[in-house]
Amino acid sequence: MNIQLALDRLTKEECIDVVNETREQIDWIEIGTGVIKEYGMNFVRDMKNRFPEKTLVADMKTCDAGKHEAKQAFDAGADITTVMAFATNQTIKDMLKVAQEYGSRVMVDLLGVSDTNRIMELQAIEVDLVSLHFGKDMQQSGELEDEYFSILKGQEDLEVAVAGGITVDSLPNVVKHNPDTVIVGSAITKQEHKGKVSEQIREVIRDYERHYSNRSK
Ligand SMILES: O=C(CO)[C@H](O)[C@H](O)COP(=O)(O)O
Repeated sequence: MNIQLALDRLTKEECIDVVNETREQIDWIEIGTGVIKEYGMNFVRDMKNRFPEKTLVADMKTCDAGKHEAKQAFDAGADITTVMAFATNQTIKDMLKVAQEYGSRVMVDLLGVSDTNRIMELQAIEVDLVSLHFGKDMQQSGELEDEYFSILKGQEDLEVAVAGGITVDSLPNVVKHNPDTVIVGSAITKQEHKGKVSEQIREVIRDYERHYSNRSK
């Protein structure tokens, strides 16, 4: 199971520092939407140059003009770019085509999706990577519950990332759903001892994997 570190609401310097502090534990680095809006694609490029061994996710949250935005992300060195699930199929298909040309990937953000038909439509256009996302603003009045995972039940072919206010304490409830990637932001980036928290997160995952290594979704 991968750990994706989400870099949101941070300065450039803070982003670099937190990755340096957690580098041994994390697998994927997400440049958050707000950070991209603040610093642009040059910062995505800079982070890929600094941390070339990590899978770099540009959280573009594209909703239109897919071809152009996918090219922007991949030209800047992103290995994965994101698109909202409510975008048109044409937008997503255009992005998947660009990704194929670059040897890169597209992650479809399922924020707000509650209809399994949309999951089937996404699979029909050959989406293979999605993120179950309990949004920052939704976190003001709730948390990622078990039922949130039901939309993906039985979807063995989809690679799944999960995000939304995940902490060391809530992680056992998340990993039991056996996602491929756990996305953690504030629970690491807003802590004083970031390296230590990332170690605790890795340990919870290791513990789960030791006990349930062959479990399917
Ligand atoms: O995409 C995001 C916000 O739109 C974040 O990356 C995601 O929610 C993870 O961050 P946190 O753990 O702080 O919720």
